[in-house]
Parts: sequence; C-alpha cells; structure tokens
Amino acid sequence: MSIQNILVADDEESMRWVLSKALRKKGFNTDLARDGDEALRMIKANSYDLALLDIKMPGLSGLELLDKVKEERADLFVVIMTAEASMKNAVEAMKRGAYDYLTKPFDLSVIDAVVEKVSRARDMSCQVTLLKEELKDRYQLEKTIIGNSPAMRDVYKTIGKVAPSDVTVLIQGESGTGKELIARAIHYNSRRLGKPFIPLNCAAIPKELLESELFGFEKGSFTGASERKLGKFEQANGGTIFLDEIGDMPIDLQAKILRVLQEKEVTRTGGNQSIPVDVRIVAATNQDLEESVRKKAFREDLFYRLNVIPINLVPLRERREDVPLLVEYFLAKICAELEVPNKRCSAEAIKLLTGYNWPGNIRELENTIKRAVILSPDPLLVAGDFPGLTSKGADGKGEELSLEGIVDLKLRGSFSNMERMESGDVYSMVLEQVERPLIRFVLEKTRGNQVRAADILGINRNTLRKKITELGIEVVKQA
Ligand SMILES: Nc1ncnc2c1ncn2[C@@H]1O[C@H](COP(=O)(O)OP(=O)(O)OP(=O)(O)O)[C@@H](O)[C@H]1O
Repeated sequence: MSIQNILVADDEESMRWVLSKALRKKGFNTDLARDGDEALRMIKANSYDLALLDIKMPGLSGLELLDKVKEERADLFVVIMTAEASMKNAVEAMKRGAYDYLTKPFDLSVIDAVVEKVSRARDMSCQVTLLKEELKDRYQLEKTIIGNSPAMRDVYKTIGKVAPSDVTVLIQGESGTGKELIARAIHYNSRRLGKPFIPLNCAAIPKELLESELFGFEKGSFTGASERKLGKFEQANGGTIFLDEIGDMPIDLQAKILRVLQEKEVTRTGGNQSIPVDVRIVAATNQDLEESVRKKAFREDLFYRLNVIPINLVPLRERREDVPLLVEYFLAKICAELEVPNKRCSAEAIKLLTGYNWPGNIRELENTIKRAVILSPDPLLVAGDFPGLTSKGADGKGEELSLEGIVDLKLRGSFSNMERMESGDVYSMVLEQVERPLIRFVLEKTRGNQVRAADILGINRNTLRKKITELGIEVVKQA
C-alpha cells in the first residue's frame, strides 16, 4: 500500500512551496497548511497517509498537534521538522509517537528517503492490522453470532457465500434481530477486512443533513461550511458502508445512491468534481421494501440493485430454540462485563424466556437478562426475576401462550435438526401426538360419554370410535 496523500504544515511559505513542488513532482497529492490549527482541521477532514509537521508554528505547535493526531488518527504517520537540532525535541517527538524527525535545512533526497521508509512501514503495519482484524473477526463470527436454528444456519451459509464477492446485500428483519451484526460479519469475512466498516442509520439523521453525511461537502458550499467534510462514502473507501433503515431514505437521495452503485463515484455538496469510490454497500430495513416500491415510496431500480442477495432474519419468536443458547451467551457476557460471579437460569426461567414473544427480539432479550443480573443477588435466576415477562404474559400482549404457540414451540424444540428427520412419517406422527391428548381430554370432561364427546369435537361418532381404537385410548366411564 503505497503513499498517495501527504499533508505539509509549515508557517514558512518558502518551505511549503519547496516541499509541495518536490512531492507533487513525484506524483503525490499534497495539501498545505499554514499553522497547526489549520493542519488539524485538514487531518480531520481528509485521509492522509503522511503528515510532515513543522515543530514551531503559530497556534498549535507541531508537538501539540502530534498529540491530537494520535487521538484522532492513530494510524497516520507523522514526521516532525524543525530548524533547531536539539536532542530534546527529537526525543520528545519520538516519545509522542512521531515516525521520524528531520532537522532543517535538509536536502530533498532526505525527504525522498523518508517517504520511501514510511511507505514500507505502512505496508508492514497494514499487514499486522489485517492479521489482527482477521483473528478478531474469526472470533467474532464464531463467538458472537449465536444461534443454531435452521434459519440461522441458512444465514451463516449465505454470509459465507456472499462475503468474498463485492455483491450488494439487503438484510431484512425486525428491529433487534441482528442486522448490523450480520452486516459486520459480511465485512469482516470479505477482502475488505482491515478497511473501514462505516454504519449509517438513515432514519436517525434529519433529512436535510443526510445528504452531506453521505456525500460530504466542500468548504463554503453553505453558511457554516467552514471546512471541507468527507462523507461516509469517502470515509468507507476500500471498505463497506452499512446503510441501516434504507427504507427511510428520501426519494431524491435514492437516486444519488443508485448513481454510486452504477458509476462508483460521489460528488460532494457544493463540489463539481466526481470522486471515485470503491465501497461495498450492505443495506438493511425492517420495512417491506417491495410494498414501498408498490407505493412509489422506494425506487424500483434501486430496490433491485440492492436486493441482489437478500438475507432475511427471522424474528426470535420464530426460532425459539435459539433462546436457551442466547440466554447462556448473554449471561456469560453480561456477568463478565459487570464483573460479577457467573449466574445461571433455572429450567423454569428458561421456559418462561423461551415462551415469551420478544417483540424487540435479541436486543430485548439482552436487556432483559442484563436487568435480571443487576437486580437479583442470587446466582440462580428464577422466573420471578423476570417480572416484566410474567405480568405481560407469554406472548408479550397480556395473554397466555396460545395452544398453537405451545405446539409450535414443542415442534421447533423436537425437530430443530431437520436433517435427522425420517421422510414420510412426520405428519401422522405429529397429528397422532396432538389427537391422542385431545380425545383423552374431551372424554375425561364428558366422563366417558362418547356421544357427547363426538358432539363437542364436531366429529362423527363412528370416527371417534375408530380413533379411540387406533390410538389405544382407554375410555373410563363414570356415572
Ligand atoms: N445472533 C446473535 N447473537 C448474539 N448477539 C446478537 C445476535 N443478534 C443480535 N445480537 C445483539 O443484539 C443487539 C441488536 O442487534 P443489531 O443492532 O445488529 O440489530 P438490528 O437488527 O440492526 O437492530 P435495528 O434494526 O434496531 O437497528 C446487538 O447488541 C447485537 O450484538
């Protein structure tokens, strides 16, 4: 990864002129700052690979600036320049994280050598960062996305298939189902790993500001635009931009996003230059985008561009078998974060958590566990430690879990491993297990009166008799 963009900050005009001429001749993009404050603003607004900073400048000195740079852009290589060959300054600069130190006057060949050295060091450091990221992210995918349900296993397969390419992905799912987590997993398992992952929630930013957030603006393009600002697309260059709640994107901006996808370039507000960007787009929504297309609230062409690979995250209530795993994971994570001894959930508490409807999905589950861990002094969390769930009822709407809900839960628990199911026997097996307790229950209530039982069930008397024999039900007649 060679150097492209260099900032030169020096209060001496002749020095700025000489350096910029020499560097531009070698093909580098060079920006110039007259003092420390200007340099800091430029560093914040642009992505430089190297900054040559004079130690003595009006406003922020080179060393003060160096401290700020280390806070803002720890990866920027800084070379400090000074007219005084004092050992003290040199040591101070290196201690504060400068990459090198040059004493003026210097020959231009010294500058060439420094740029070359920084270039090699950047390559090395990129490799190290990449390696670190890679290790971190393997850990992330394996450890942080929890869920073993068939629906989640399908999601993992899709991540594996799409991550290596640059294809656009549209993640759909209710709030709290893990859309951002999946977007990160795609980024960290792609070749863009080590480059920025920039999330932007389109619904959280006022419409008037969204355009400049996305595309940036030029200095002076409107009142208050005192400096150039890079938009999220430019910040994400080389990496991935995650456009959350894309359904809330105003229609005029949708056209601009389409242009980025087609032309791979952006124009800053107030600017007339097209800037090439290499960014992968992962978008997410909790709305029915096809419906928005029908209502003309979302551009059809953009929808098809984004929806190349759809990933649907099913709500937690439709993959309840993942709840116990998630509970275990969040208990360990939260106890470690809060530095409290590990806690467990009783079987009864797990049953309650599994039966709840989770309208806020995994985010709500995580918060619920956190609240219980904080409020309960005991190592074993029981159902009573989740009062919000018991009072609201198992489906979160103040009602008991429906019969269908219980059967659904039971089925998911029993058949979580579809691959192991025999073909051809499931339908009758499940019906039998529902029919038998149902008939037994009604016969019990009618004290063994088959005529009455058939009437309640709404089936023919002969059919009931046949079922009693087939299912081996014992009829106890009571007076
Ligand atoms: N499968 C999962 N395993 C572990 N943690 C998860 C999982 N899915 C989501 N989470 C956690 O739940 C929280 C919410 O996830 P995330 O922010 O990705 O959801 P979202 O769908 O993007 O929500 P929203 O639409 O509200 O922005 C995060 O803390 C995330 O780490």
